[in-house]
Amino acid sequence: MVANGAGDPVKGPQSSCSPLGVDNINPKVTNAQYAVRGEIVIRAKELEDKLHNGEKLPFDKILYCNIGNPQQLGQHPVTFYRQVLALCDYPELLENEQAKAIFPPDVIARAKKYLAAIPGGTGAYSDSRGAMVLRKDIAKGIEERDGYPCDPDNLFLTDGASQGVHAMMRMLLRDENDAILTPIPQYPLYSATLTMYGGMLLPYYLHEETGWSLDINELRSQTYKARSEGKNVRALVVINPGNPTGQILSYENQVDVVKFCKEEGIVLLADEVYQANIYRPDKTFTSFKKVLCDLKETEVTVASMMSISKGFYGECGRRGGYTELVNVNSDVQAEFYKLASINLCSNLNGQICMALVMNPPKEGEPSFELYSQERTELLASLKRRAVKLHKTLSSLQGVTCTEPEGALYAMPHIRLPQGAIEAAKKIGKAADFFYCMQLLEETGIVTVPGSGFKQEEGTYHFRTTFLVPEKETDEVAERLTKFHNSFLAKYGE
Ligand SMILES: Cc1ncc(COP(=O)(O)O)c(CN[C@@H]2CONC2=O)c1O
Repeated sequence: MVANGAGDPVKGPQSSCSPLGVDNINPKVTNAQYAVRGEIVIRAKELEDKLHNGEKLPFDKILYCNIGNPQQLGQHPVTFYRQVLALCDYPELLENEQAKAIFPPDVIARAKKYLAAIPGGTGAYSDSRGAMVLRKDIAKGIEERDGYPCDPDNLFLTDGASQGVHAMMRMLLRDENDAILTPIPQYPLYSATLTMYGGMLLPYYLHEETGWSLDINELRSQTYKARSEGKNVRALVVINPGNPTGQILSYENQVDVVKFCKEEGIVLLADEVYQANIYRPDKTFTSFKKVLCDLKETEVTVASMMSISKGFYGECGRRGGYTELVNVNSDVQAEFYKLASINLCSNLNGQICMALVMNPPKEGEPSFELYSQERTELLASLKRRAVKLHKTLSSLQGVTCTEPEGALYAMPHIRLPQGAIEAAKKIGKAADFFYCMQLLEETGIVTVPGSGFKQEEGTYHFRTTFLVPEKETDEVAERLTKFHNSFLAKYGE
């Protein structure tokens, strides 16, 4: 029983909290936005239900081009991963003579290695940082990628890279004066978590005219401006390859980024989930971990985030990823460990799949040939689709599109007629949102308006994936072109 100041028992509701209303839940939650699965996707689900109920629409299916979810659009999973996971989830198969005819010997050996080192297998909690046997395999993969040592105890296995970003934001943001340098356009996980954890998004604009390049001077000017306004610039987010913009940073640019972080005492959040999605033959992916080691840099703290959701693996639903902490002292490591412990551990299938991604079959092993063939074909197909989509988008009147160098997206710049801008304003929507909603209603193609990623004032974009199966790309190109031309005709050139 609650008592008031005079000690009298106070009965009845103390605050109108039940039934719960949107006006009395945490405003940091109601203010957070995540356009990748926002209003347009919700409308798409409504239209999909109509189709399922036999209603006639101008299209016969919804094409979800809003999200980098390859297997939703038919991409085949990598056989090696699924075979090892199947044995780990049903160990009885390891004793089954028939199974031995199905699963290659290196798959059986890998499953046995993991199960022998993970007490209780995939059904038990593991160490909150992730099972050591898996962290060791991931560390081995990182060492082979970068050519430098990786301590498994610097690795925290997460339910997707998203969970790693949440953890970093929780650790870094103390109050609303704490600011995080965030690329614009940005992947809205960052703006959403900054809102949720009460920090300030400090924008730095990528330069579209030079291929969405990252300008160090822009970082510096934004940092000094924020500090002059009393803000504490805590960290810099770099997404490389970029989402939604698809650019790949040059090595020199990365060196300048690390030097900037050192000079300004800023933590580097290196989001590298698209590191396997490289389409430009003249460009390669270099991890910020490698750049840091090349520079023999021991002061700049870097948190590198990786995922099993992208690349050629596309195991989005399995929720796997890691955060590697570099140049973080043992006291802070302990705080990260405690934070991970509150969630107990990430799911074991995601952990195992992360280890398989980072430590795949090696040449000469029974599974290598099929694995290598699937990897090569999946990446080649993604590149072909990127080139084709870029060509389609660039052919549209009033549209320019920077060639996607990496990742899974194209981000065309659309010049919208004043009639469309006015029509959007009338319903209180951004003009590119209006365009994307009309595109959905007339073609079933789901995209994300540039306003959902933030963009330079007065410009309009939308983001689409290039994940539609190759046999459907011509039809999508036709639908998109027809819609675009009719939209321009309707709202004025
Ligand atoms: C840059 C970036 N970082 C992190 C994540 C989170 O990945 P996890 O699945 O590992 O949590 C994504 C997901 N990409 C979103 C999801 O699909 N389309 C997108 O733009 C991403 O694009």
